[in-house]
Amino acid sequence: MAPNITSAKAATLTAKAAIPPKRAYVTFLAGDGDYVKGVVGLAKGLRKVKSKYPLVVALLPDVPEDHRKILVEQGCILKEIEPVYPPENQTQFAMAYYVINYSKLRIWEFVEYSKMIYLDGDIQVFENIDHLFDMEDGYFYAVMDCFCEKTWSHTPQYKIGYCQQCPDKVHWPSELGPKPPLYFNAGMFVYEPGLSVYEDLLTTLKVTPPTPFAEQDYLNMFFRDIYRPIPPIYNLVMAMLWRHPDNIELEKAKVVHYCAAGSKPWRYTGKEQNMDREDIKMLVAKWWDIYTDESLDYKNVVAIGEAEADNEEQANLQQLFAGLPEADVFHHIKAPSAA
Ligand SMILES: O=c1ccn([C@@H]2O[C@H](COP(=O)(O)OP(=O)(O)O)[C@@H](O)[C@H]2O)c(=O)[nH]1
Ligand SMILES: OC[C@H]1O[C@H](O[C@@H]2[C@@H](O)[C@H](O)[C@@H](O)[C@H](O)[C@@H]2O)[C@H](O)[C@@H](O)[C@H]1O
Ligand SMILES: [Mn+2]
Repeated sequence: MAPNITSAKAATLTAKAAIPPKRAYVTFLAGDGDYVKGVVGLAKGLRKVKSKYPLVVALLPDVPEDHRKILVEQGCILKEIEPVYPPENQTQFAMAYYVINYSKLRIWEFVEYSKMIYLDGDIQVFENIDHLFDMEDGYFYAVMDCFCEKTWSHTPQYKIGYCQQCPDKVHWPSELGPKPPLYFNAGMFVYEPGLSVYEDLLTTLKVTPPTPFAEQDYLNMFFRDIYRPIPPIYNLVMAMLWRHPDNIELEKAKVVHYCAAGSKPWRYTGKEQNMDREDIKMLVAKWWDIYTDESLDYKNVVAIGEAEADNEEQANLQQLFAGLPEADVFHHIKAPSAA
């Protein structure tokens, strides 16, 4: 016996079925500093790899009007968010500014999207990764981080030289308790927005003491049971180049994360440790190639798209009329006979 679905509900179900689930990339921008250059570079990089999905920018109120205008002109979808602060605590964050990164948690409220890929503003996408949206729902996908940089010197794993990237090099001593669970870098992840998980994130944060890697630590704790590692080609954490070169193939990296100290391309000097490496210079130059490529500006891509559409329409019209008799074709079209 078919269920007794009212016509209104049937219409709704049909309507819902007809609307494909919305997907988008999302990044986070705070302050009036130079990270806006990172976001512009990201928007242009996604255009260069012909991603099918838009870039949403979650903005804190302190992002100035002129930066917002630049982002709109680059085709970004701006979404205002309010800051999220962790509970008061004496913790020392690995970087003092990490405290603002808890505001990233607001992106779980973007429920007009069924699935999103979060990318830090200091990330560039050099090859299309749209296929990641098709991974199985219900999991949190991200690339495993590395514990070998000095920024990790506060942790037991750093102190004993243990890193999940090479777990057999230094074994985790049983006297330190269970081995730490796999830990991801929160500069790139695939997730599904949802109001219940969003409320849970904010509620749980209120009773979770902050730790040095701020929201990255928190997200690792919160999503521990559904975290699925994806290959480092989807988020090349820069330190991997000198810490675990055997674990990566630079030429295959689709996404590069300029997170090592001194590697932000828009303020690169080459003076910090490791920043004089040839591979770093190449990656920074690749970022600038995109950032300075005016053909990737939204206004130019739209203009080219419109011109191509006009050309196509002209070609179609010419093809349509090509089959008709020569000259004055408009005056000799015979009206259909009455018979
Ligand atoms: O002043 C800032 C600092 C950070 N961010 C955003 O927060 C992200 C995380 O910070 P960052 O990438 O510097 O952390 P890292 O990956 O280097 O540890 C950045 O990529 C930006 O998207 C920002 O918009 N303004
Ligand atoms: O707020 C904490 C941040 O923690 C992470 O950055 C770290 C991490 O990658 C370490 O492994 C590196 O050693 C370090 O340089 C780098 O800053 C995320 O990239 C960033 O988005 C954000 O979550
Ligand atoms: Mn980053």
